[in-house]
Amino acid sequence: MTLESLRIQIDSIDDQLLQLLNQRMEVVRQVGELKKSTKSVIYRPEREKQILDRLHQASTGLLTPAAIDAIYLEIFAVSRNLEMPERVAYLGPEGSFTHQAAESRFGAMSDYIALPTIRSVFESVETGRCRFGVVPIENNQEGIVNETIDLLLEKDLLIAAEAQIPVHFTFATQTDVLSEITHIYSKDIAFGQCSKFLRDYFDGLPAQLVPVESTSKAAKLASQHPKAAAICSNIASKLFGVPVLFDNIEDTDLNRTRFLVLAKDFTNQKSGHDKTTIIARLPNTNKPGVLAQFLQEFDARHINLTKVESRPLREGATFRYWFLIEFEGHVEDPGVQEILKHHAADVKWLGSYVKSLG
Ligand SMILES: C=C(O[C@@H]1C=C(C(=O)O)C=C[C@H]1O)C(=O)O
Repeated sequence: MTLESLRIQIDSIDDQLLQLLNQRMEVVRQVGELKKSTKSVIYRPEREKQILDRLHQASTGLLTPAAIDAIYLEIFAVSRNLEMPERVAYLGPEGSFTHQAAESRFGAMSDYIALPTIRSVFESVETGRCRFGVVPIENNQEGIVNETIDLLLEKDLLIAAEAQIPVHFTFATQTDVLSEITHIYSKDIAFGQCSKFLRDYFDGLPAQLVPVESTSKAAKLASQHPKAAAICSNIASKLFGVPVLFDNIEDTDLNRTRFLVLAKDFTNQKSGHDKTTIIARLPNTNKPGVLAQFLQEFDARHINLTKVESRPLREGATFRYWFLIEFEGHVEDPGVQEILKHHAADVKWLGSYVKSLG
């Protein structure tokens, strides 16, 4: 076999793939028309999950499930844009971890806009300027993002999907002589999350740690100063063209951040691997046992709670709370229906969506 003859085979397979992809797009276009006539939603994460699961099972060749996901994510993104372009807002700047999370859901081909604050992402979806908004909700080392939780109570948005991504930091710089580096830029919490690396490589060296608003800003600064470095995401170092000297410099490789995809009106059909988020403003939470009794209702129906987060109600000079509660299951499950009916006045459903496995 010569290289040339192998490449002839590849070209012929690509022709077939292209033809099949165009055929797929023709069917997708028809789905789009059907959805328009019935005013149904374009993005159906539970259907995409079903397709991926089926393909993982069906695949007998060299492609791993992760490779299948990566390829199909872009096919889905192109398909959805063909049905109807839907703009996705995310907490910027470009190159942020939220950008990375948004791409992990919507692919590289979607129509994105980076917004400066979590509130502005909520508002862009609320006003209809964007169809979806991606914001961080929690990091497994740093805890919850209070601003996101509070806006879930304040605004009338729903959760369409979640994404979990591992947080890897890279050390990007134009020089490869560590003792020449004068400044290391990053976000303050990133310094904390890479403390072991900084100790091992920079103890006794002159580099100063300079906190800036975002890891993307850090990458930009490192691109402008030959003796500066940035601790940033991989996507940011690529975006600003700063060479990566070390990858995965975080203290723990278990560092993960969870993000929510917000939408104004959205319902997912049941996938069998769902999670539901609700807000509970229970009356008399200062009376003993009110929260415990409420949570007991989930236990009694064998519903597995995955999160109970309390936030101050900020009503006068009292210590009263509301709760963000997450559990396994879908809003259509009979047990969930019972609880929601029973507490119709105190509970707001925020969404049932496919559970992210990370
Ligand atoms: C084509 C559809 O719309 C979107 C695109 C999909 C696809 O490319 O297969 C799957 C689900 C939706 O997000 C559909 O709902 O079937």
